[in-house]
Amino acid sequence: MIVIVMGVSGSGKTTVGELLAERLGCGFSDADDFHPAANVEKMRAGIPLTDDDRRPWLQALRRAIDGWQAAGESRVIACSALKAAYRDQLSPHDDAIFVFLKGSAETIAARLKARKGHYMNPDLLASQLATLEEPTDAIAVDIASPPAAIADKIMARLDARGLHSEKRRT
Ligand SMILES: Nc1ncnc2c1ncn2[C@@H]1O[C@H](COP(=O)(O)OP(=O)(O)OP(=O)(O)O)[C@@H](O)[C@H]1O
Ligand SMILES: O=C(O)[C@H](O)[C@@H](O)[C@H](O)[C@H](O)CO
Repeated sequence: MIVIVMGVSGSGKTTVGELLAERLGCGFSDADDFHPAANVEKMRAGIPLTDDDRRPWLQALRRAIDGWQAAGESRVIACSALKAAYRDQLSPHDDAIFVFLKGSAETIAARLKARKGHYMNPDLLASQLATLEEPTDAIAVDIASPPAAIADKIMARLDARGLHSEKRRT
């Protein structure tokens, strides 16, 4: 099972994704680590990425997904996946489950402002929100609650879809 935790920068993808992977008993990967250096420098400088910037990044991620699937491994991935076309690139055969972390601009801006040691320039939030095309078929969860409560909610929604982890089955 491939689960992609998506949403704008600061919505909590890494925080919630790591907890979710723990609960599912599988590995976790952060799409942030797949960006070419030029993309990271752009974001650090507060310049929004373009479709062309994101293409090789999404391709690299998809290759990684192919690898996990070939190895029969489940994985939780944190990836903004802001546009429907990006989600199609990541999951061309609808073989990934998307979890959408949804919250107000105010909540996210405050969290980004408080976050330390990350390359992402908080000024990019407006462009992230403008680029976001909200998914209609994802597991959408509100980010107002603490991370553990959000992870619990996602687990319940996965269960409701009949998707149980190996860990919980044994
Ligand atoms: N549910 C939550 N409640 C309170 N704080 C949170 C919650 N989720 C995340 N945070 C905090 O908000 C900040 C942003 O979270 P995180 O880095 O996980 O977001 P992200 O979506 O992965 O961001 P990016 O896409 O920029 O990497 C972090 O400092 C994190 O500790
Ligand atoms: O599509 C994008 O604009 C990027 O992926 C960003 O969202 C960052 O990677 C990340 O969210 C910031 O750390």
